[in-house]
Amino acid sequence: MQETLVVALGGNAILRPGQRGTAEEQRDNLRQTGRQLVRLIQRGHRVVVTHGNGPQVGAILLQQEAGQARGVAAMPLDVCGAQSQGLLGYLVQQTLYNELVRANIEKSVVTLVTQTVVDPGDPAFSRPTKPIGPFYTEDEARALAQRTGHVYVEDAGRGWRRVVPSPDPVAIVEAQTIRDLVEAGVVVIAVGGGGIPVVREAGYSLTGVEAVIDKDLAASRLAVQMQADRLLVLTDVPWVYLGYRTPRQRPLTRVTVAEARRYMEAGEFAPGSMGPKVRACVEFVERTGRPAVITALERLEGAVYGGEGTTFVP
Ligand SMILES: Nc1ncnc2c1ncn2[C@@H]1O[C@H](COP(=O)(O)OP(=O)(O)O)[C@@H](O)[C@H]1O
Ligand SMILES: NC(=O)OP(=O)(O)O
Repeated sequence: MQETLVVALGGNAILRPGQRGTAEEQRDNLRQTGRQLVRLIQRGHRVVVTHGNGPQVGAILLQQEAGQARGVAAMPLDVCGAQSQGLLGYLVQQTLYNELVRANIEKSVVTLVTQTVVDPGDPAFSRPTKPIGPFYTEDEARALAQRTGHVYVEDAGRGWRRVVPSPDPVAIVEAQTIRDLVEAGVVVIAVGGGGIPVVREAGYSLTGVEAVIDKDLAASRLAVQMQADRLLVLTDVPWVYLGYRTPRQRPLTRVTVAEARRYMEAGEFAPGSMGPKVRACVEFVERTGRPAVITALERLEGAVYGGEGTTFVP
């Protein structure tokens, strides 16, 4: 069956641990996933690609600070988010374009600047949790926090990072346009970095707010609004595990949303990493009755055709 797939690319698809983040590194990393996506497109699937932006939007913010020293106006975080959509959208778009050409497939690929509505009353605005940008030592982070007033936290044993508010995505503004494009046969890259966070003002106009939305939760929102056939969340582990990194570790292959909710409540999935991915899948399945999968990047085709990864079912 030919399906409409929302594919959420995890950080490793774009940037690997220890890399500086040059354009070439990011292009090279994307190529592997690009080839798999093109094989799915070749078999008639309609594909929307979403992606994260944590490292990149943090880097763009740092570049603002460097410019300020020369009197260049610094852009706020929502505008930096838009810049990251352009930067990463361009790299994904060009990679897919080139892989489509190699495969002799004539198809348009577009990146859509996407806005995500959030609730201005979301408690996340007074409690920053989303790590962005590079890693620092504890001493560096403390000095930076004192100088800038920004908040830094220890990130999963990997070092210290700046954190910013991460409100829940309420609605993807351009969801219908994305759906129309996909139905017209266009490969769409959208909701990059979870979408640019915006609030609705009186009269329904939109205003950007300073935050970074979780990309997996936003991909799930989009998949619900588009009524996609499947949500595929790609990361660096082949399955979601119970008892992760303990002697009782075991992979979950197929899980109902009721079971997944029980495991979430029991704290099986770390809040800053696997937690939002599982929540994204559970919310998609509950709202659509369709399956969602979490697996490793290189298993994308296996997930679509061979039941690989952790599949969430009603
Ligand atoms: N229960 C779990 N099962 C599998 N992985 C887990 C679990 N809890 C935490 N993780 C971690 O979640 C990571 C994936 O999340 P994250 O690093 O945020 O991914 P990405 O950058 O691809 O979005 C895995 O590398 C793993 O270390
Ligand atoms: N916006 C977002 O969730 O980005 P990362 O996955 O790169 O942190």
